[in-house]
Amino acid sequence: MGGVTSAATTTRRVVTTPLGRRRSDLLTKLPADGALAWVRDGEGLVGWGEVDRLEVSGPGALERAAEWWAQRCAAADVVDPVGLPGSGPVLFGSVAFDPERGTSVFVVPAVVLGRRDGQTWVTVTGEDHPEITEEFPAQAADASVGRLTYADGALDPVAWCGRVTEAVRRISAGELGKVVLARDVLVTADHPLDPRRLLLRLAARFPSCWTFAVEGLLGATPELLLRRTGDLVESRVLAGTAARSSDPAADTALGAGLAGSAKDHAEHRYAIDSLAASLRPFCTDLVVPSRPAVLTLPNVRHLSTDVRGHLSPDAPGLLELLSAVHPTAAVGGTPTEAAVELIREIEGMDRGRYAGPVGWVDARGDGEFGLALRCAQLTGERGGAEARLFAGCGIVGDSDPMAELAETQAKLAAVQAALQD
Ligand SMILES: C=C(O[C@H]1C=CC=C(C(=O)O)[C@@H]1O)C(=O)O
Repeated sequence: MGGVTSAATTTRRVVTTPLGRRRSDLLTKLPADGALAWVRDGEGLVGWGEVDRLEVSGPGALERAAEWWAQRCAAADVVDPVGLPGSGPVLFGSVAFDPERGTSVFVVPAVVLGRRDGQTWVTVTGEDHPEITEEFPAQAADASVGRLTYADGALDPVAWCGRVTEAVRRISAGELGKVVLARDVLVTADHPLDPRRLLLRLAARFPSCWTFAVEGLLGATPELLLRRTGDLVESRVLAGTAARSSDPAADTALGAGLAGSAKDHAEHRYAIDSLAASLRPFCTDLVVPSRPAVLTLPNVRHLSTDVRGHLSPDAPGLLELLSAVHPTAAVGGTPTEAAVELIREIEGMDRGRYAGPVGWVDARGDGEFGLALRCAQLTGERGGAEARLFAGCGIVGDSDPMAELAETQAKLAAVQAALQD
């Protein structure tokens, strides 16, 4: 059994107040410390302050988190005239990729600012209610990080390519069909990295992605693992990637190449099949389009499939559903157990919460969790000036190590551009 750290359950007042149709940027309201965020195209949730925290690891981590959250919700004295997904009590979470190795973190913020369908609200938990009839002032984000210095993470690029070769060998030997291998790089800045600056830049450049922050893990992910709204469940599965080019003709050719690539479609199929197989038992219907679309982002394109279904009346809550579907073959591989074992054996690093579910759940059980991709983990080292960046790629039987390395570089570029002055 892994450790659980949390405060005792006490009855808390949770008051949501409508703020009308304000359009100011939610991310600008965050303080630098303890920033929590899940924002897409100007809507979503930001939170700060910490009323409760759960740290949990080992088998059954998400089930224990669900039980813990249910106890907190049952003990809450809630006033919520807004009644939308994300109003009332909210829990932010960032789940370890591998619960056998990592610790998942859940935080109940003291203040949550939310916006959905143009309506804005604030939810305050606890007794210290700030003046909530006023607009929250925008917080200043630090201007400059100065020079950035990059260093290899666990493996240098040559060693990482060697691991890809080893994975291809194992796949060719019939041990598994696909595995996702990731690498990390370390970045040190001259000045402390202000999370708000990174979040604002990511959100501006990637409006169609979900910009997230939980416990120093910050990013903009294009991949939605599960969204639950009542009995509706949705997922955006991504796998299969091509770089972009600044030359329009070359860029169009790269996009067409992805759409026609048998290797990328095979990678994508594994991811779709794993999500559908693990989600279907909980659904009365699940619609999986037969062909992926191409999702175009500023730095890469992906094969992308939007899956949609309805949950059975006896389906478990969102956190338990996450436990059932994670890791899909977008971040693990196929078969799941063999892939996770191979990742433990050859990847050479601890993923921490990279590639794990990240997002929020409310007291009704509605919520959204993406996969923590295209992200930086602020390490707290060197006075807050250091971070670890991550990127991974699906490896199949005909993967080329150098092409996979280039793919990690294209993915890393998202956060690297946002870090730069
Ligand atoms: C594992 C990552 O991406 C996943 C999501 C989209 C495309 C992927 C791919 O083409 O390999 C990966 O499965 C990452 O960005 O670190």
